[in-house]
Amino acid sequence: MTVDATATSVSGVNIKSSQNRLLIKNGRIVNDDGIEEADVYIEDGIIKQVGRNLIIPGGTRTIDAAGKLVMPGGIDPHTHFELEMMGAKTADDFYKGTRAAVAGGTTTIIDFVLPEKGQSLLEAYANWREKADNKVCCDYGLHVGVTWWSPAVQKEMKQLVSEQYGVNSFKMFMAYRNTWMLDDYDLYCAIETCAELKALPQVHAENGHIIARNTEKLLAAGVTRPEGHQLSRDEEVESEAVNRACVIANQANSPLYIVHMMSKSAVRALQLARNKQKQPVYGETLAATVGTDGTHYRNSCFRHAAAHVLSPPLRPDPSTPQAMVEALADDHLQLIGSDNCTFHEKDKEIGKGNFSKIPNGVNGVEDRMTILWQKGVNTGIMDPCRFVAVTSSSAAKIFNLWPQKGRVAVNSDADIVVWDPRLEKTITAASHKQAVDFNIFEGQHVVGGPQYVIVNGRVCLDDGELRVVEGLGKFLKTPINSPYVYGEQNLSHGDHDLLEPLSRDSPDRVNGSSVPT
Ligand SMILES: C[C@@H](CNC(N)=O)C(=O)O
Ligand SMILES: [Zn+2]
Ligand SMILES: [Zn+2]
Ligand SMILES: [Zn+2]
Repeated sequence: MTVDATATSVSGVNIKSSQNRLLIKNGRIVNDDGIEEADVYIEDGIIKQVGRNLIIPGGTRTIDAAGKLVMPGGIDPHTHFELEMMGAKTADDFYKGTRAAVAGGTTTIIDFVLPEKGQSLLEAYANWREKADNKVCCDYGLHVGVTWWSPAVQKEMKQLVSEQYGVNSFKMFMAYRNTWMLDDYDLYCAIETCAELKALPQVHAENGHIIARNTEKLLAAGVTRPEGHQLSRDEEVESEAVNRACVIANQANSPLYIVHMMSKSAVRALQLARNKQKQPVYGETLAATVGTDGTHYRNSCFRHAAAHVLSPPLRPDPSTPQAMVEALADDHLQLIGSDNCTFHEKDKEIGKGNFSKIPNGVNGVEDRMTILWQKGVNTGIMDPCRFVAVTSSSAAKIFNLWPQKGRVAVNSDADIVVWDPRLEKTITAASHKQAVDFNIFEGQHVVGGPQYVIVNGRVCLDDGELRVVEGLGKFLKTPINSPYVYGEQNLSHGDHDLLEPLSRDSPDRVNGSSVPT
């Protein structure tokens, strides 16, 4: 078990006992539905009191959060640690990846079990649990990929949504034609099965057949460098699939979650669908999409260009990053993940001479929150409450972890970020906590970041000092039938009014805060 040098002790018990009472004073609590000036008292990993003039037992550590924001720990619904794909293994494992997540203010991640075609989903699930359980520094959940279809797959999906396994979402690929892609018939069956199980279907929305033919033509024409990746799958190849997935979900009377939406065209297709579908459709974008763009594919340095290769690709349209931030602010997109799927230079070089062989994926798990704060809040495009929604609360609601996760409130887990809006840094690979040897946000100066990060009541980022403990995180079972997806009931929440479920017709947000101060 690896422990940061400055941790107080190696034995879990000592660490927990020395950390189990904590008071966060003088801060401004920011939840997705409001801001309040109040103190937070934590004991044994749970928020026990929120308010002023709290009665606190002796021996309680106090963090002074004056001038800072006290937010729910970030939830990253899209990571790939220790994934093997395209002949390589990701650089960030479950220890380094979750350590970097905590360093950036994220205290829950949801990773993807991706079975090979023909492989048992249960077997793949067991492999992922084996990889993650003893390494994670924060709590984690799992989505499961449906990368092939048969009655046996359907049967295993039914097992995976049981309390024993705790899975409530499945990802289907409309691209990766030779490895994970399903045709429309099988995709329809898989989405139908998700709806029957009250689980959430997710799709990777690109047209894999168009990509395959474009790739053949580009390579035949001698286009082999990373820009070929972007040329093989431009925006309409994504938005066509967004539309098709929404139609299939509508035919199946199913909700839908579209992962890593990368373009304005895709957002337009999603908006059309959200306005007419019988069931909710959710759109996710990425730190990469708001923090950089597709102009890097033409960089003369192969390492630089290849580092930006992910699917769907970053777009060359320079207005995309801000448009995606505005879409998040206006609830035309619902949340932001990282899709952290990092490969060292030696692995990206598998694609030297043939762009279609470059392992797909970028970094983002560490910088997701600071990048969005910089691009969204510092610019005035979104207010802090919406920032909390898209980086934490909405994922908690959609994946049915709310209000255990995604909220600073009594009885919620003590996963909390003390956010310093004046904390400045320049992002570099040399200084980031991730294992990977490149950072697509290299050189970006950001203002605003985590000063303290508390994971289940333990101070894991302590005034900038990283003090995570490998294996301290636990597996989170995500129950089916989320009230915010299947809408069977509104969860009342203590002293708050009935919370509106995340709904596809939530009024477009007018820029600026509609939050009671
Ligand atoms: C497998 C994974 C790879 N990352 C990426 N988006 O290129 C994904 O498609 O989400
Ligand atoms: Zn994908
Ligand atoms: Zn370079
Ligand atoms: Zn992914």
